[in-house]
Amino acid sequence: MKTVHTISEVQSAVAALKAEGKRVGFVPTMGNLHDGHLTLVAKAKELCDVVVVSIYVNPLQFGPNEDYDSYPRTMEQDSQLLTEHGVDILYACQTKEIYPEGSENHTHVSVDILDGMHCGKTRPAFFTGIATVVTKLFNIVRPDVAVFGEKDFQQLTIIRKMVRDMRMPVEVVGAPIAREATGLAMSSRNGYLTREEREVIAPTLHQCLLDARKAILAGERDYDLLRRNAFARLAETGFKPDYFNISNTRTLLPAGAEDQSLVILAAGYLGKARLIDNIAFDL
Ligand SMILES: Nc1ncnc2c1ncn2[C@@H]1O[C@H](COP(=O)(O)OP(=O)(O)OP(=O)(O)O)[C@@H](O)[C@H]1O
Ligand SMILES: CC(C)(CO)[C@@H](O)C(=O)[O-]
Ligand code: BAL
Repeated sequence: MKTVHTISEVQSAVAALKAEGKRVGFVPTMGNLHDGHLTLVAKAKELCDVVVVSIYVNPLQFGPNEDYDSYPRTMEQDSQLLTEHGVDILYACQTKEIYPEGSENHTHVSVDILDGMHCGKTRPAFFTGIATVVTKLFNIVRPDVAVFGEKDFQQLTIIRKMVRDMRMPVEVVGAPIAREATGLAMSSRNGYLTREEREVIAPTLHQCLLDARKAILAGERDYDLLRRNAFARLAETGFKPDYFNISNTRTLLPAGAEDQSLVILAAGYLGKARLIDNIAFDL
């Protein structure tokens, strides 16, 4: 695996591969890699000839009281994992090149219509930070295909719309959520949890999604009742619930009885972590 740190290095490495007729897959990450990330790498390898992974803890998507400083940075371990999994290029981005005049002075990209709900309500600058850095990474790497996880369902929906609206020349592919044996969605932030939080309490988030889906498939249409029940159960288990929303899969707006394609999106605080999860299904 070739590791590069600068825009010009990654651009010339990708250009050389494209000149050989290779189809380039791209997996943007914030590092501290786990099996969830590796399923995205496997998907990119399946669809493309070569795979580029970026690692960058993007300051623009963190709020002032969030975990930007403490976010786990494990470059050496990540680099070894990516080598073992057959990645061709690791692009370790540098803030001085991504935001040369400071992140606040950079042009911002936002997908307003999908932004002010779910995670965007609690983290107001979050999706603008993501859309901005993903646009920039696409322009730098110029992949044929980019793979994102369905765990960040709202992020994936926003990126798909941005690419469609702006006619960005990249195919966006989603990869299913990788879970621990308990059902907990894998996440770098699971590392903030104590053993008891991780093994006993955290899986309740996924359990609440499964139970709400079961009730809906059995005919329940009082979505507000399901939301209140999940909030109560999460709070009782030790979470501070953030949201539990039953939405239309495409618009992410609250689902009505007529909606056939649903996604239940949930987030909650547990100990030092904020965890998210979702489940999408058709009626
Ligand atoms: N469990 C998972 N299953 C599938 N994809 C995942 C999973 N976890 C993360 N991803 C995807 O990996 C990509 C990079 O995500 P990121 O580096 O932020 O990891 P993360 O574990 O989600 O971190 P965090 O805990 O900060 O949310 C994103 O497209 C994200 O959706
Ligand atoms: C897409 C992304 C790499 C942009 O910083 C990040 O939001 C993530 O890791 O999901
Ligand atoms: N996986 C989404 C990135 C974040 O929470 O900042």
